[in-house]
Amino acid sequence: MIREALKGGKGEVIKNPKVFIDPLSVFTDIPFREDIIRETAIAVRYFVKNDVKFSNLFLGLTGTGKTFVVKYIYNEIEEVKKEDQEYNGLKQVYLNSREVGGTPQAVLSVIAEKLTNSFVPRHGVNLGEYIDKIKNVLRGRKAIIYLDEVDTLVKRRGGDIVLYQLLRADADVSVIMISNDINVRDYMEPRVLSSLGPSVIFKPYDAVQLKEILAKYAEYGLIDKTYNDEILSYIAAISAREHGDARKAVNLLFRSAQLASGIGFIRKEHVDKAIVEYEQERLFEAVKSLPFHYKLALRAIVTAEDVVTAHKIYSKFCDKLRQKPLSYRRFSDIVSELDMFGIVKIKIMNRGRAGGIRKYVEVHDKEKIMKALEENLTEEMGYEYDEGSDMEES
Ligand SMILES: Nc1ncnc2c1ncn2[C@@H]1O[C@H](COP(=O)(O)OP(=O)(O)OP(=O)(O)O)[C@@H](O)[C@H]1O
Repeated sequence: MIREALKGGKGEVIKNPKVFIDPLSVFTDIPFREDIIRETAIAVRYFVKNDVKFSNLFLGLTGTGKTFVVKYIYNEIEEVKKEDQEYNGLKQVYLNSREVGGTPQAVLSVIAEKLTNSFVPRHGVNLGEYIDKIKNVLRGRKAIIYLDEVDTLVKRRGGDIVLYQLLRADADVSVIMISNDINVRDYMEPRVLSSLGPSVIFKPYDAVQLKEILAKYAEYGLIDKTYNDEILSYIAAISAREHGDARKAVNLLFRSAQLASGIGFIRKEHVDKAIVEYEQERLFEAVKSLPFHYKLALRAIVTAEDVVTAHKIYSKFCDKLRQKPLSYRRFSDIVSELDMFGIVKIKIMNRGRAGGIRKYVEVHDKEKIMKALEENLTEEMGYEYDEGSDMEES
């Protein structure tokens, strides 16, 4: 059994897993994003050869190819550097604002660090000094800075001003910013907006486009005749339903192929199982990333039917954990947010004149949510949670 798996013989479906894990190592072009890539390439050329700085804001929902396109452009520029002298001195810095901490301090220090190739302290340096460091290292050189998930920076106090300083700095810097919050401009001051270049919109892929994208992954990554057109259409249709998320589509195809491994053909039931697994993981991730009181609120909601009762249970949890409970009003807001995230479902019911209006909460995946919560809350509260483990009785 294990030998078959080790050798990858009969019934194998996946030809090259790298296609799914590191698609940029395989893709030589990016379907449906050709126009954006061409226009950006022209802006880069004007910048490098004609000293025309640019700044762009790439906007689009999750999985629409923004980071993919940016990394593709980055890699292509590195290749052109080897062929075209004028690109020689060009520096490129890519960073994800959220991953580095999201604060103006963190973002600027990482940019300075990457440009200077030397350690730059994260604290105790004022923002202006970072800008100076960046200007100094770029004397006579040009740089393109890619700021992914820039919305996390912009929403921090002073975050948009940092952008302004960067864009206005007396240095040859061009910037490409990426955001999946399409309203990110609303968080910027007018002077910042006016120094910002145009927004480039990444439209969600439709089912036909997703199918074509999937066909590429299948062609590069799967063994011939282990899949058919219907399977690709099925995955594309499911992924287009939410908002044309290519990440989801590619992930579902890869999972389905793994489930079909040894069987030799991807069937609809593999895809259905892949969807369940995918949704479970997403739910788990969503619960995991909730702030502490949201988790406590969710834990209470799972055992209650309406928001008033849930708040009482939540307050008891807080007492046991020696935490100050949030007011009913704030709690109710949290429930609404959880509804927005798709974790719970609020139902307003009018119970006649005497009963008034009541806010009920439905939780579909109670067991899965409980499992995710238990792992998380135990981690966050350690001993205290054990002490309060009679939460069930409340
Ligand atoms: N046009 C495309 N062709 C091939 N694969 C694509 C395409 N667009 C997206 N993908 C796939 O989808 C994945 C997710 O895309 P990407 O990381 O660019 O999303 P994003 O728009 O940056 O979203 P997020 O804001 O959530 O990071 C990519 O890693 C790639 O596998």
